[in-house]
Amino acid sequence: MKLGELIGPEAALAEDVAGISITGLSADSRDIQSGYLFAALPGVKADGTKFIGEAVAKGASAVVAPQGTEADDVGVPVIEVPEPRHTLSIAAARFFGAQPETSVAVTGTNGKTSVASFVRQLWSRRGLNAASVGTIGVIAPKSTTILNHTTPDPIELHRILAELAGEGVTHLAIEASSHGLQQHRLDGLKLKAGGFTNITRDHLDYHHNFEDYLAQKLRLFRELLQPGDTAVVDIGSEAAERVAAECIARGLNLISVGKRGKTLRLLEAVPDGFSQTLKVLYEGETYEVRLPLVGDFQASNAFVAAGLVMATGATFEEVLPMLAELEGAKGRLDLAGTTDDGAPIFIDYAHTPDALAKAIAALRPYVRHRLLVVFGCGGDRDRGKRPQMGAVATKLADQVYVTDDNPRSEEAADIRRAILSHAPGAIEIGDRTQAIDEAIAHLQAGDVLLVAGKGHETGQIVGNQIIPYSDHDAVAAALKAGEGHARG
Ligand SMILES: CC(=O)N[C@H]1[C@@H](OP(=O)(O)OP(=O)(O)OC[C@H]2O[C@@H](n3ccc(=O)[nH]c3=O)[C@H](O)[C@@H]2O)O[C@H](CO)[C@@H](O)[C@@H]1O[C@H](C)C(=O)N[C@@H](C)C(=O)N[C@H](CCC(=O)O)C(=O)O
Repeated sequence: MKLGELIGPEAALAEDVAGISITGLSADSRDIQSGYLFAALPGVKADGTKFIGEAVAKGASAVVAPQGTEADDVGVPVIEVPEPRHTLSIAAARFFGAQPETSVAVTGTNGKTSVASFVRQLWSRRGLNAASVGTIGVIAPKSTTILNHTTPDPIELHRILAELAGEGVTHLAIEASSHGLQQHRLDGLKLKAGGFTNITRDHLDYHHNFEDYLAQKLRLFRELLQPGDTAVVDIGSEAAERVAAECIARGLNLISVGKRGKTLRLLEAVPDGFSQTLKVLYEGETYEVRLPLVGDFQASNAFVAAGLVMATGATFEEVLPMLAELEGAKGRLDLAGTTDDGAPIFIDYAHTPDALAKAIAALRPYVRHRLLVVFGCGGDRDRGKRPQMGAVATKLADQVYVTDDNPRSEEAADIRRAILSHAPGAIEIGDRTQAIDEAIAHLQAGDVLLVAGKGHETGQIVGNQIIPYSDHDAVAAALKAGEGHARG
């Protein structure tokens, strides 16, 4: 493909430069091959402009770099652009060409994975060829692929989208993480609608403060969606109201959902076994549906998903009965097994104070005796949430086990200490498998156990290594040892 076709309309290129043939794209000098376009990105750890020489030596035919880059005469054009990550995303979209015709993105601190999964399920039930992309990977009718990121880097994303389109996928639901939005990973994706679940404390290690974090989430509605597209907003907080107001001001169609939603209002959610009956107000009429999932927040997620499916052509009457068929996403308040005494064990990805509080609250109605929680916090991530999660867990649960999550480069004991500083009465067991064993061994009839933090993950990151590990396997092994029954 010619350089002019990839970035020409945005960057003013001389004719000879526009005519350069590009055989591939990369933002990593180590991956450059002959004929590639190298995107020199200023990053968190390194400055990509420092690798321009190396990229050219490896065969790059052209370089995209931030304005003001002082590149020596490297022998290939260095094209300066205001935002190289944006340019790279647009170039990746053009290079790989095809993408599903109808795409929607969902952002928010919690619930993205469930909403993307629900949207895919609802579309599939409508007979559409649908896929989802996010934390639990790429889930498509013909394949499932694990990803490193929630929102993949643009080159990987567009390779995936072209493959999906080639497999006949017409509908795509993607998770838009705040990192992904801030780093312009989705700038080349053609979106029809965007969903907003909620926003609470997270990633304050990366985003400077809450306003910055919210502003990155808002990029979806401020920049990626265009007037006439639809925003589906769960009106659950003052921040969500601001999102909704901005969407209207920008000329987006608004579907507001949730307890304070105007389009789909959740009047009541009555727990019913491991399901709940939802009462919904829509255009002045009250409807009921039995959602086979636990927790108020799953009702909110289901409504955001319903709104996104309505934004892409379904009627409310079509979508409503389909909510009764939804399956939970892996590791999202997932019933992993029960002990011989009937005490259920749930696995959830909750790794923020708010998500932990919501997961515990969702399980409370099922507790006749005690609620036990096993959790830890990740290393190299927002440290401020550690004591908060300790406080939330000990306030809301009856017995807390503080264990390791993904310590990454940090000392695991230091992370546990920070949690324990605000977790009076919590039991410390660093080894996660052992913590789960202990908690399960102490379960009695009427108890409920929540294992929080890792959800679907299949590895524990310690230092630079990923050690094979899964909460599902740990629970299954502990139940087997105690002769309980693992499910699913
Ligand atoms: C903190 C962060 O988000 N970093 C992302 C960022 O990397 P970076 O630009 O900071 O990388 P860097 O190491 O500083 O290097 C700068 C540039 O120099 C290049 N380089 C570097 C070395 C070299 O020898 N040659 C070379 O060309 C690098 O390829 C890069 O382009 O841009 C990269 C390209 O887009 C991302 O892959 C990378 O994600 C890292 C791996 C990551 O872990 N990100 C996480 C935090 C993330 O994005 N998480 C969210 C979900 C969060 C959640 O909701 O839980 C996600 O969407 O997954």
